[in-house]
Amino acid sequence: MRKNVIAGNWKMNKTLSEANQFVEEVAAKAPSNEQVEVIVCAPFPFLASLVEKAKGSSVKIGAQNMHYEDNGAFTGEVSPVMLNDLGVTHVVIGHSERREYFAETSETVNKKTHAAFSHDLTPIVCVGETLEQREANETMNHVESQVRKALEGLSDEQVADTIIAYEPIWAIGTGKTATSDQANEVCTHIRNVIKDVTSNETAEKVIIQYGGSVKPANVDELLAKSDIDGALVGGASLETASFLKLVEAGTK
Ligand SMILES: O=C[C@H](O)COP(=O)(O)O
Repeated sequence: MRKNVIAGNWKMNKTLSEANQFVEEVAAKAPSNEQVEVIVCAPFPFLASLVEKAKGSSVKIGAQNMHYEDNGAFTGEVSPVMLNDLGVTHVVIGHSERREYFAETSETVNKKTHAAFSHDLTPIVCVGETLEQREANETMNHVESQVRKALEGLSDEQVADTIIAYEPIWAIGTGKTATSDQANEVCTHIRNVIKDVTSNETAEKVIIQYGGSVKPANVDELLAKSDIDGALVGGASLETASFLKLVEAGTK
């Protein structure tokens, strides 16, 4: 049975002291349960401090983006070497906000996914369709092409260790959640694509999260679905109370 991975993505929110307080509390209260993995993806300036705060607990710290080069003249960027050196374990790659506002493409997502594995970071690769694409019945083709490109050139072992987050763009921060059936339908398609790229055995190991207005009120229904193995959470990850409820749901 696959575990549930509950990852908070704070986006551009919180101050350092708020961030520290949050992780201290979650580290103290999050259950040490093999069925759930807890990750907090925080802004770059907080990462070093949060890794310290999370030490000795089951909470892992992730970044929200990175460059694919190890170092060089890329003003303002952060490299996988730097993240790994800090003790960061996960990195969100290709979030729709990065694709929309910061020119992230499927090519750079693929380069970053390779770079993550080169530096012992687990990539959380985000895919998902716009409302226009859903209404034009293009969801499956669009998501399939994003998944295929993201995984290009990875070994089967690396694919098995990749986390995919299916996030329909129309459900992000809008309060509109995909129904659990809609979400699972796409997650099942993603797993079938991975089967085609690798093997049944590998695809069965891949964690596929759903993201988009996940909250305590809808998380149980989503996690109960056959191909949904956790959640990538924005808004509801900003308060410890709601985040801990999501984590608790992941233990079942
Ligand atoms: O990365 C998280 C997603 O963008 C979902 O955000 P949300 O839970 O605020 O809808």
